[in-house]
Amino acid sequence: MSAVTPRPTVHPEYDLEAEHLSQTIAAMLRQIEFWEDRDRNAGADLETSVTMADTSEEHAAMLSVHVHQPYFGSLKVRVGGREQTLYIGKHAFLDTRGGHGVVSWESEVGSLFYSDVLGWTPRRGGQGIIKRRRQLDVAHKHLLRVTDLYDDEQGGDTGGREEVLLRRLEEQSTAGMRDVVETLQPEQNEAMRWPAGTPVIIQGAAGSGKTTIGFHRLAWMTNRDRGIHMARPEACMVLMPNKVLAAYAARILPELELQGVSVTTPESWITGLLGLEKLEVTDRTLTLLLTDHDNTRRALAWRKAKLLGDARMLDVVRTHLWNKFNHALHGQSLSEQVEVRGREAQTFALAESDLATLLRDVFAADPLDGYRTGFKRALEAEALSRLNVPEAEEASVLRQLAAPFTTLLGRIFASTTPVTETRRLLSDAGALGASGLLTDKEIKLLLADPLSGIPTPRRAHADVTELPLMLAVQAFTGGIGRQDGRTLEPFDHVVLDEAQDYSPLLYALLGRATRTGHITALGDLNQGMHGYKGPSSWEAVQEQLTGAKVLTLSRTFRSTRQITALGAQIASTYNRAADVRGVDRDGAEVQRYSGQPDELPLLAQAVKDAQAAGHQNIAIVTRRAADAERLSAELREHDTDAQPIITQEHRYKGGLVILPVNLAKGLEFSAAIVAGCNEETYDHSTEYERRLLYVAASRALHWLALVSAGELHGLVR
Ligand SMILES: Nc1ncnc2c1ncn2[C@@H]1O[C@H](COP(=O)(O)OP(=O)(O)OP(=O)(O)O)[C@@H](O)[C@H]1O
Repeated sequence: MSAVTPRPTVHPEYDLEAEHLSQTIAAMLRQIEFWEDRDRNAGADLETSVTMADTSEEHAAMLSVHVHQPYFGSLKVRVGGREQTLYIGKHAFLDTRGGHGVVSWESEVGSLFYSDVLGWTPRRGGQGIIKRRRQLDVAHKHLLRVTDLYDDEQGGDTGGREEVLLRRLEEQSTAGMRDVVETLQPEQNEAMRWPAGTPVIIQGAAGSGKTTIGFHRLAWMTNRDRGIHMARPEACMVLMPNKVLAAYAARILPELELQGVSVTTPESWITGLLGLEKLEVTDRTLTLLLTDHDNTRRALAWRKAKLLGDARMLDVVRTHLWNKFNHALHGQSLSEQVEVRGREAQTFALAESDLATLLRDVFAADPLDGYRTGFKRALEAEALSRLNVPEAEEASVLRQLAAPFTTLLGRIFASTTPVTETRRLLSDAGALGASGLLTDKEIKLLLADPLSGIPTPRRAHADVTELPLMLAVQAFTGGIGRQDGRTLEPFDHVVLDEAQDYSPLLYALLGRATRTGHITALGDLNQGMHGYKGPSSWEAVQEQLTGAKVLTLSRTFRSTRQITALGAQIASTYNRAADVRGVDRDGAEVQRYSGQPDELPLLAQAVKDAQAAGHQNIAIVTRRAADAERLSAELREHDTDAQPIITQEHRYKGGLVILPVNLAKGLEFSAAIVAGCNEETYDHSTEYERRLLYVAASRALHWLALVSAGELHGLVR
């Protein structure tokens, strides 16, 4: 464990601050009592009283969570010659009776606590000057410590920000992602508050806080101060690479008051929209890249996967559907008798040419809820207008036309399901060429099948490289967005984690599913494991998200100096930008266990040593799920009970676990043990394998062990 921190000297203003804290707590409790007092919430009538009481109770419940820690910092400012101290907390509190209010961290003034600026222009005008920034560690209603971060009377920067950060980073890991509201760093603060309505791509090395900052940006977006850009939590979505990580990350939501956000994976979201939750999603390109030694075939598979995710495919799909629906219109017409009260029976008739015009208009309008619904709306509007139906009769007329309209819609749209239509398109040279967007060479590439040697599952399945195309068909025909009852709405805001693994086509579709400017993408092009699925550069993403800004987080926070250095050693073999700036935090040396015939006693010993060093959340990371399953059983013989996490349905609940590296990505533990840390397990000559070794070796906050029965991997020996 890290060196013992020296006992802090008591700050000269500790007593003053302790007094302020107890008065703030008293003021909050008074307010809560006031809200909870039903007699005071009596309105003019019963209904008003009930509404008032409900709202008050809600306020009381929201505030009571924060009484044990009303704030974590303060700002002394001078505005127009007047000095004032503002206390910054996770929840705003307006003290109507005294000077014990709290400003929310999400507010504009709250931002000044995190940044390095020394002056600002308050909304009311004039000039504001920052005199002091002060961290106040409070827990269980008790003031633990006062640390000045900046104080113009002490000559400016005190180095306190780094001190507070280091203390926080030395804490043990937990079973979920944590908020960093108290120690947001200036660069992170800026990324988090990049103007609402602008899409951002946050690029940062492993452990730079991308995922954490993405959630904080979402919380900031849901604050009322965002005005027209405010997002409702229940109308937001976060996409994470796997379900284990999604559940781990979702634990941050209550702390950030983000109840109702949907945190899922792209595959679950897409198959859910297609109504095919049971569809098995394969990644056969990856299997081929890892198992096939034929370089020509590998290159072909890579190029084909890239092309399937090319943004031009959106218009290839659109043109294909346009031709298909127009073809289906041939010979179709409509002629129906309609009764309108008080009139003679009328005929509503549409010739094939009328239908074609309507279809053209629908394609031009490109409705969010899809062409089928759009065409139905167009038919209904045409009927009401041609028959000149009075408003009171509209419902009756539409009821009479419902059945013939459904039949007609069926004839035009019914045979188009996303899965079959995508496969039909991908096997038809003519259809692929119809848009004129693809070259002959590209069409040939799409028709080739480099994956034919890779087995497919028996169950209904789709490959991850086909999914965006299927989603495109769905978007055009059935619509795309957030299901709200029976209607589709755009998401208020969407956050994407591991954004380097999303194809440009998927970006184009997500852009369609979300309010303009409301995508936050978090990623690291250097950590890409699946280049064949992702964009070649952030520019390719910017082309899909108009006005998107790329922001870079340059500092990493997760691990000790020793662990960060080991990771950099592995990453330097494939990544020219491996030279990242870490927080210089000292910790234990990396432990190495090797040179015995059997790995099991070595693993058991490593677990014991990690526990003896004071760690509880410990992970043994294996290369494959099958290794984790086997070792978990065998380790019991060695008195070591490691909970296996081997499928996406398992959840990480803390303690000692054993899991494969693909499910460990994004998770972090106080201590990590890399099992099978040798070249038979992680092939030295394969870049993908070295990247996996990096992921495994970068999961620990404080303590890392490398274990191999034989010799350790050359990169870490
Ligand atoms: N400002 C901060 N104060 C304290 N801890 C921080 C801060 N920023 C990041 N961290 C911590 O650093 C660790 C890494 O954060 P996070 O997982 O969000 O990084 P990431 O960039 O998404 O990493 P990866 O690319 O590996 O998924 C977490 O433990 C997080 O709490």
